[in-house]
Amino acid sequence: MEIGVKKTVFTPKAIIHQKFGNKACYTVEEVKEESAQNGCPGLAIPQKGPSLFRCRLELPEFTVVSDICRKKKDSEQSAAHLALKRLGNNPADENPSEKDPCDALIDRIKYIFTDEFLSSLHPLSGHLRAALQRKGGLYGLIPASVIAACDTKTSNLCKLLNTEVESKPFLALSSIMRAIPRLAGSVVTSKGQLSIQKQNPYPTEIIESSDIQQSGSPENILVKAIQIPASLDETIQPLTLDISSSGYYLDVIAQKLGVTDASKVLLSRTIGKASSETRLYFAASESLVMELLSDHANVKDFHVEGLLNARANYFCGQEIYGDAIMASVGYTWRSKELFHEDVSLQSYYRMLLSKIPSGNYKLSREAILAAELPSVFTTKTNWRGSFPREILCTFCRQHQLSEPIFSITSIPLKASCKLPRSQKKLKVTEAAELATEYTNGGSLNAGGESVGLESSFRCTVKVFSKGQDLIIECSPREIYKKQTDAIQSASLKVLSWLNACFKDLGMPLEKLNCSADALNISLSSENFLKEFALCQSLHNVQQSRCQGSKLPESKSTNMEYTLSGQDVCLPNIEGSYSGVCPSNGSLLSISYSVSLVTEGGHTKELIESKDEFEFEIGNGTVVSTLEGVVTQMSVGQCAHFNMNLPPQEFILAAVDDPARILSLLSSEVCCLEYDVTLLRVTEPPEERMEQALFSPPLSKQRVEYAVQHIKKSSATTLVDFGCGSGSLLDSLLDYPTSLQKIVGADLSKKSLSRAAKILHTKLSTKSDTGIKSAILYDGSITEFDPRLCGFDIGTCLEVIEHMEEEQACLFGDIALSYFRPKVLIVSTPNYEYNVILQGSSPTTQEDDPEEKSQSQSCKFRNHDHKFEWTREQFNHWASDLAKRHHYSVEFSGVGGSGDVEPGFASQIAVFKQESLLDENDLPTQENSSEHCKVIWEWKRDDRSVPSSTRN
Ligand SMILES: C[S@@+](CC[C@H](N)C(=O)[O-])C[C@H]1O[C@@H](n2cnc3c(N)ncnc32)[C@H](O)[C@@H]1O
Ligand SMILES: [Mg+2]
Repeated sequence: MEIGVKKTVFTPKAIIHQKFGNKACYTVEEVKEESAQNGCPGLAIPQKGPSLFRCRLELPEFTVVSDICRKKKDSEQSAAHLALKRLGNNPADENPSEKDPCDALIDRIKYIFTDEFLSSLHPLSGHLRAALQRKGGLYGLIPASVIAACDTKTSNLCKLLNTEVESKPFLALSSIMRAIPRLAGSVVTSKGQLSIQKQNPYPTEIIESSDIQQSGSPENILVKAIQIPASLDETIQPLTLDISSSGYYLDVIAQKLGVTDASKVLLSRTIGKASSETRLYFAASESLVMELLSDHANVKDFHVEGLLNARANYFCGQEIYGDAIMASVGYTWRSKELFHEDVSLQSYYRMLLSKIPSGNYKLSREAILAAELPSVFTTKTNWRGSFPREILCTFCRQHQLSEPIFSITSIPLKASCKLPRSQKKLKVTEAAELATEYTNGGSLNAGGESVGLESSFRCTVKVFSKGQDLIIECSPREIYKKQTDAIQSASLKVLSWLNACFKDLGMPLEKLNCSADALNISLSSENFLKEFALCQSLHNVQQSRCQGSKLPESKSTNMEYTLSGQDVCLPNIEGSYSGVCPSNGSLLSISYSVSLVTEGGHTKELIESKDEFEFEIGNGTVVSTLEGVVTQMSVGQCAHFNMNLPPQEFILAAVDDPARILSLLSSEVCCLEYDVTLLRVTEPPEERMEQALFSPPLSKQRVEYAVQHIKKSSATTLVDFGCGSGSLLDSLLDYPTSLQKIVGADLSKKSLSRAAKILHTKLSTKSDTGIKSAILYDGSITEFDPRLCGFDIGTCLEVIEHMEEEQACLFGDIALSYFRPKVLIVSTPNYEYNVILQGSSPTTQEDDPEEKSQSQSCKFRNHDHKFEWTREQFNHWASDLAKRHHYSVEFSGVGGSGDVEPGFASQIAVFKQESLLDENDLPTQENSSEHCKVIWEWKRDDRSVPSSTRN
């Protein structure tokens, strides 16, 4: 299965976005539809049918409403498609290949100079109207470079005529100028200039119509832009374009570039976001103008004078010569007015940063000096900022590569061999949703949802150049329970490797290949070096470290130490220890500020701060020094520490006024000062911890434990108290047992629905189980129901801690006095084991009571737990219970060992009926009503019988 397209085909929504940007407003509404049962006959819980959607798209001039679609995004595309039709964008029209491109180009230029086109909302018509404001000999003249750059159809035709136009857009001018003689009667050129003009003037009534007249506010428009000198030794400078509202903005740019008028200004493609108007402008030298005007047969002979502007070239992937101006100004599809936006020095550095994977991630989190591209993808829920796949796609776009291709292989779990050994020792944070051979259908995943029944996934990512040469192929061996995890993890591998390359762009080839190998990446080094040749001169991150990057003397006392390769002072931690500490996999919330301080602390400039910043600890989601410091903190404490300067582009991208900071950096010895407060710690989900630390996972071990007892007792009937999503009942069906009837009871309808679907699928496809009937009840297990009585075996796994303590005791009494299964297996977490799971010291429950409530709630394995018992507490409860109801009890557990401190991870009590009580000795249950509701029932003979017929 391949995801991603090799050839970029724009969707209707993408085209609308290009034309209207955020002026296009989509509203999707759900069209409700109740449906039949979701493939699970007999399920008595109303299931929401497949949702249907309708989308309303509002554009500045009109609104359309889509057809009804099954997916939200399809309804948006449908609306966009309708809007494009309304805009007269005939898709067939977009495909010029049927006609001879030369003829098509002539027709297109002819059309551009029609009266009709002048009043349209096309970006190019803005230029045509502005040209009518030009003075003297320039009146009505429009630069050929603008036609090539602002009209996609013209540009595409020029690319068909000469493929080199892609990288040297100015070559399009040659095709346009050569078409002019065939346009006699329609347009003319101005002698010796790369400009075109309509031959016969527009009729006066058109020129005077309100459509054409500009609103002409008297104020000048001031647009901030930046100058990028061709020489790498010269720094980027801000400049302001002073555009009079009635003038032509390209004349202003021409003047800044030191040429006479707009006809000598060349334009790059737009850069940045899809709807961006940011371009690079540069001047055509005299000789280039001459060459473009001459009737060259072979454009390959072109030679361009001037220095290639590496920085400008890097941003747009097109050849740019001499000094360039980067500005965001122009006419758009959105309005007839001139659009403009400031491009600041900061924008420049942010654009530079966004080209590195980690930079892109930092920007997505708006935390340039705190965030770091994580080293592993744990779970979707713990991930903050842009997802790896998204960053990889952006990276490819930014570097003018093709969209990456993701290939998914689905592996039947049975056949999937054991995981590579390295994964068995995963740290908590790395374990996310790796599939294991044990998760055979229906067990709970980290999010508590049921997982795909019989397969797991592996993903290969390929990165190609625009010319479809393979550059990188990453085929991780890990398998995942969810497709998306496989895709995200593989994407992250590629990003991590690219990131390492950007950190050390001069890496010798051998090292490059070696580091790729380690991440299951095969590399075409030739293609790689070709594509990324330019990066080296622009991100020489190591060398561009600020010169003054040395800790100020006064602070670098003998406390200085090295943490993950960075020199820092020992953090100064303030505030009292609250006992709530982060551990691997927990989510932390901090507030922080970073300032640039000069030696002796004379100057202190705040450069980045956040009131609340959340991240997962243990996998490098923040800069290593910061991660090292917060692991030493407890909630409520503050820390201050200094750090050496990161590469300069990081600092410059973070500050509003890079010019000022640059001068500070070049004149003083500086370092960064961090102030951090730890606001909150959220523990990692229980399942993830269990999955990470135990093999087989604890849940699997509990099932196996139950199976052993079933085998020993030859039980034919089983009731699972608090069955949840049916993970136990489902897993039991994979083992040969004597069971004939299985029952589950729970009070979560959502979980029961999931259980019903899973059991239905399994029971109706598996013929080798001896199960004759299965029932799911909706109701509380702390209330009596005669239908739960008298089973051979009862299980109650990881349920009691989800009730208040007295409810748990009540359940114990009801279970052993009324339900009276021959054997009852109860499991619950061993509180003492949390030290190991959470990798930190436990808080004693007898501590200061005020502290207790806060710290305890955080130290439970799961936020839904109302209590967790030590071995002693559990023993006490179970022994007392057994004694009162004529049961024996034995203690055991799974995960860890009973003989080694702190005991098993899950503690288990197995209650056995000592003797069958005489009918008369059984307590009588007044009001013994059947309070549980059958929500699903299945029988071997008649298959599924809708519950409505039997309730
Ligand atoms: C952590 S889940 C365990 C599910 C299942 N036993 C397992 O091991 O996968 C706890 C379950 O207990 C259920 N539960 C809590 N209190 C209950 C009650 N009073 N009656 C029935 N079910 C209850 C919850 O709805 C939830 O599904
Ligand atoms: Mg639990």
